[in-house]
Amino acid sequence: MMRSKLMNLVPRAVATTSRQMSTATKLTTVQVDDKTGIATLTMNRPPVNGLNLELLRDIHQSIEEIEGNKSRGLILTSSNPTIFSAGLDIFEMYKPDKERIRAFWTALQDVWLALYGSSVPTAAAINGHSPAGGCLLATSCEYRVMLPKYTIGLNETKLGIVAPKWFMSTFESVLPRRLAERALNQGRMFTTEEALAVGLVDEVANSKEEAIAKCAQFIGTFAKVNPLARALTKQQLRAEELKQLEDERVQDLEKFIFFVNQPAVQKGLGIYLESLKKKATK
Ligand SMILES: CCCC/C=C\CC(=O)SCCNC(=O)CCNC(=O)[C@H](O)C(C)(C)COP(=O)(O)OP(=O)(O)OC[C@H]1O[C@@H](n2cnc3c(N)ncnc32)[C@H](O)[C@@H]1OP(=O)(O)O
Repeated sequence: MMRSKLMNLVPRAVATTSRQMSTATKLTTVQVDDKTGIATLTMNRPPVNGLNLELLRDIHQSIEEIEGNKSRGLILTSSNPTIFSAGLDIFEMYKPDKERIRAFWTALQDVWLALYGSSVPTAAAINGHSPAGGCLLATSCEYRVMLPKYTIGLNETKLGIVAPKWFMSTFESVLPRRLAERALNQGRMFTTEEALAVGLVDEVANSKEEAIAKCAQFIGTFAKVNPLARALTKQQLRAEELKQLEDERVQDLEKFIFFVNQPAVQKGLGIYLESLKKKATK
């Protein structure tokens, strides 16, 4: 999959303005800085950037667009001032529609394969809370800059659900194995400060603009590196995890469908949704 993307790695000419590649009618926007050639992909699904089928499809399309336009890098961020992404939209999994839930999980697989396997350098400007699926997106990138006083982590066990292997491998590609295992079992959410201390994020910034600038600086460190050599190196390092999901996509989908339809899982999701609603009315 990544091999075809490598064909796009021919350096592009740089100008001095920024242009909008996607329209605002979608749940994502892509803005390319023509000075740096770096694309910023912004998630925009109020209220919390819950990853539903439509948002996942738009994220996937935007990543493909960025790959195709020979951008020099991809920065993932959110238009919400306090939330990067609340993770998977629980309504997609609670009392699910039979057809839609298959499309939903397939779209999530597509996003992960495209982002984790992206041929361009990737960074996340985490400008708010980033639980579960939000953490998956951030850890799929090569670099993370987070704003203070938010939280990030894979909290699935707290919801009574189990993160699939590829969520765990992504987490483990950033954190030491022992720490990743403990955090996954605990469903631990890290504060920005804790995340920085353990290396779950690389830097802290005081504003979204600063976070984006730091991400751009990271991407800039590859300016003098041959893009094809960099992309092939990244591809080799990530090949095992990517191949595993590519080879087992159907089984992964069936496993998810079976799991999510278990009465105990549905009950747990219902209770969790109630607790979120109660929190909102307090
Ligand atoms: C086998 C399955 C494997 C699946 C793997 C991954 C699973 C996931 O990604 S599951 C999703 C896990 N996400 C969470 O646990 C986050 C839950 N949300 C929160 O903690 C907070 O909402 C958050 C910190 C993100 C934001 O807090 P606030 O700013 O205080 O907002 P509210 O809590 O008031 O939320 C506003 C509104 O949004 C609804 N909401 C929040 N998160 C979700 C979600 N993930 N899915 C669907 N809906 C969500 C929340 O209920 C509120 O709704 P209203 O009350 O109707 O306004």
